[in-house]
Order: sequence, then structure tokens, then C-alpha cells
Amino acid sequence: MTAPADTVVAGPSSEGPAPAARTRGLRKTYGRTVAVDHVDLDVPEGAVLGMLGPNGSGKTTTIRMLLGLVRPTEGEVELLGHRMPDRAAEALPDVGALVEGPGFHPFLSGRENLLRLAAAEPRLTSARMAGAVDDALERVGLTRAGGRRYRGYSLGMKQRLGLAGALLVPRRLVVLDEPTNGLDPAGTREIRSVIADLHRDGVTVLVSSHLLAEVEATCTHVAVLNDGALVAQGELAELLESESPALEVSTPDTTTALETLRAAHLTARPAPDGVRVELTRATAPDVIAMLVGAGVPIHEATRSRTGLEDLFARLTQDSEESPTWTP
Ligand SMILES: Nc1ncnc2c1ncn2[C@@H]1O[C@H](COP(=O)(O)OP(=O)(O)OP(=O)(O)O)[C@@H](O)[C@H]1O
Repeated sequence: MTAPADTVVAGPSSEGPAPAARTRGLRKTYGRTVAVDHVDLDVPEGAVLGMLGPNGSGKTTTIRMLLGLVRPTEGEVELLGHRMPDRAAEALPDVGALVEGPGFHPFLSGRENLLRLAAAEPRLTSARMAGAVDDALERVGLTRAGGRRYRGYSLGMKQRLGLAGALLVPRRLVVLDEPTNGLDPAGTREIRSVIADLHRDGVTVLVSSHLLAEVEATCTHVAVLNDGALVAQGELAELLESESPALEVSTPDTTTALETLRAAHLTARPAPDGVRVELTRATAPDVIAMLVGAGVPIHEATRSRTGLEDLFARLTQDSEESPTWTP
């Protein structure tokens, strides 16, 4: 399967084991709003795939269609080799999901809520339910709060209870929609460690996030959505390597610097001390000469490695400034 010409793909997508999840031509419209636009997503088995995108780019809608919670307008979804939503009963027992609004009962305790979920797990016998609930509570750090009513939980505790619900039984795939939403730094670290444990156990994880540093630290793969379209996917390290290096120029005159660089059709954006310019179409000496020629005072210029933040900015900024990347 070849990717659309405007999608950045790292590594061969059609080799290796069958993907844990995949979509082809996936599209969802709400009236005139195109929420998801012909997305061909591959979530490789064993990967921790970070789904990134600005607000409203279609992450949640894609995840909901993967899980059979929303019916696509067009296209196909396969989850663990089963067509969705028709074969949901086969696929879903192996899938743990934390999506918005897990529907917990406000007047029951966290533990009682999990027991209700456990009762609906086809692979849990009644004898093993209580043990599975206690294990899941411990895994997300809620053992002590397990007896308290859900209504009194903080947003972070609610997120963690949702995660516990996703981990009640061993899964092949765990899908987490913005799992660190509302969590403090300690809670965020806990989620990170749960994801690392799952990865170590060979579980595939699909996690949507708007926290780039978080994704860079925890994920092996990324998929970037913009305006409903998939604009990049693949192994994180390969995607970053495929990016060209950049030059950070420290200057007080960022306005002239950006104007000069953009007039020369270079990709540049403001940086903490000045501007950052990609060295795709010009060398570092070219850029410096260009700026000096335009009267821009330069305090310092340093080459730097492209991080996920730069990749993301380039893929999701206005198309005028982001020339098409050709693999
Ligand atoms: N049920 C719905 N009815 C109408 N429009 C919807 C519905 N669900 C999503 N949309 C629209 O589809 C687009 C994609 O939304 P979606 O929630 O999938 O994006 P997202 O990337 O998850 O955003 P965020 O990061 O803000 O959660 C948005 O324009 C949104 O307003």
C-alpha cells in the first residue's frame, strides 16, 4: 500500500507483522465538517504510537472509529485483524480503552465502578473479579482511594480510574485518548510508567496527546493529523532523522530576520532568542550571509538537531510555509 504523496512515511509500512490497528480511506463528516479525511493509519504490533495533532484535527474521532464507537462515513477499520464495527465482539475483549466519558457511576466508589466493568469482561470469571480490580487499582495508584465515591474524585483520579478499567485484564492493544489530561506531574509520570510497562510486556499502545515532549519521551512511533488528514506516520527516530538540521540564530530583530528568510523561501519560525531556520535549501553560511546582508544583528548562530516540536510545527503550519516533503 503506498501512502498518499503528501503523507510523510518513515520506513516500509507494508512489511513486518500485521498491524494491531489499521484504517484505509477512513473518513467522517458531521454535516459540512470533515472531521477525518481519508486516513490510512497503521499501528504496528508492539509499538507505542503517539497520535498528535492540533485541537480539532480528528484524533478523538479517529480513535472512536477504531473502537467502533462512531460509524465511519467512508473507509475501513481493522482492529487486531477484525473488521470494525461488525466484528467488535471478537476484537474488543483484547482491547483496553480510555476514551472521554468512561461513564462511571457518581455514587459508587471507584472500586465498585471497576467491579461493574469487570462483570462485563468476557474473560474474567466471577472468582477472579475482585483480584483483578485490586490489581488494576494498585497499578494506577488508587488503592487507598478505591473505597471513595467516584463523585468526589479529582479529574486526575477519574483519568486514572478510567485507565484502571482499561487494564482489568491483559490486553493486546491499549488505546488512551489524552490520558494525562488533568494530571499533575506525578500522575503524568505514573501514566508514563504504565505505558512503559505495557510496552515491555509486548502490548501495543495507541495514545493521543497534545504534549509533544510526552510523546517524544514515551513513543516509538507517531502519527500526525492536521485538519482531519494524516500528514505523517512512522517510527519516531526515522521521522526525526529524515528531517534536515536547523540553525538557531540569536537576534533581537526577529521581524526582519523572519521576513528575509521567508522571502528567500526558507522555512523559519520564531525561537526563544531569535529565529530558527531549517537548513533544507540553504547552508548555515548562506543563512548568516543573508541575514547580515539584510542588516540583522546576530549574537550567535548554532546548528541544532530537529526535534518532534520542529517536525510537528512544519507539518501543521500553514501550507504556504510548508513545502511538500517527498520520501
Ligand atoms: N459529534 C460531533 N458533531 C459535530 N462535529 C464533531 C463531532 N465530533 C467531532 N466533531 C468535529 O470534528 C472535528 C474533529 O474533532 P476531534 O474531536 O476528533 O478532534 P481532536 O483532534 O480530538 O481535538 P482535541 O485535541 O481538541 O480533542 C472538529 O472540528 C470537531 O468540532
